[in-house]
Amino acid sequence: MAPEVLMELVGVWKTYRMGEVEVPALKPTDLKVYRGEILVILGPSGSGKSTLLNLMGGIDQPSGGRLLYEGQDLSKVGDNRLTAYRRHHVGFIFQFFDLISNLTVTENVALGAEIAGRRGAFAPILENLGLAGKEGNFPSQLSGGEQQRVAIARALAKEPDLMLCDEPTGSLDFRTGLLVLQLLHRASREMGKTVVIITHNTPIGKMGDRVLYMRDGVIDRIETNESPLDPLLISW
Ligand SMILES: Nc1ncnc2c1ncn2[C@@H]1O[C@H](COP(=O)(O)OP(=O)(O)OP(=O)(O)O)[C@@H](O)[C@H]1O
Repeated sequence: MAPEVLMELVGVWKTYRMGEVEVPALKPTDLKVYRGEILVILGPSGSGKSTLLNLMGGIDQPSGGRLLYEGQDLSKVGDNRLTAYRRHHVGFIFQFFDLISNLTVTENVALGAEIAGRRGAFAPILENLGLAGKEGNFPSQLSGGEQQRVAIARALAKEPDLMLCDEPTGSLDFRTGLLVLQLLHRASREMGKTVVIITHNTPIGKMGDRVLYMRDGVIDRIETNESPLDPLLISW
């Protein structure tokens, strides 16, 4: 069966203006992202990885080109529709997380789910992330790694179709990073979620169905993994 296209970029480009200077962060780019796949994005610092991810997530608007999500052109919709897209379809996992300081762990995660209109139980998610027993803590009563895991739980509790992860293991120790990758792996394999991961850790590419290499604002190449690995079999 042919893979289903979830998102398609057609000639999408992004230039940032810094005073007089224009920075071509992403040159015209074509890309198809398939439903349920794990797509790992690698490339040197400044090559346009985050720009690409932010455009996919509707955090930023392209300077030109068409960005189709389930066939709908996001580059043409207004702010309200873009906010609705982010709210209902996208889960973001960033290295820097913004938990709400006067809400507990459970409340922060519940907020993520409620905003997206989800009512699923998230106790298993917290347990999976090693946060059982911390449900009533406020962010200031957690370590950095624990706060990162709460942010991940919040993204997972939304049950988004598309999970966009920028250095999801960046600030975590190896064991916790592995837990996160296992959850993302399961989200793809068991729940059919589409997972896009930016990383500087090349070995993480082995868990991807495809690995996309960025260079100077262009996609240098895309490699398909015939046998993507379970994160348990990867070390970095
Ligand atoms: N908001 C912005 N304003 C101006 N320039 C920007 C902005 N965001 C990114 N850039 C520039 O666009 C280029 C691509 O940046 P981007 O963050 O996409 O790279 P990256 O591959 O994700 O890098 P890193 O691995 O360091 O996170 C860089 O030259 C960067 O300086």
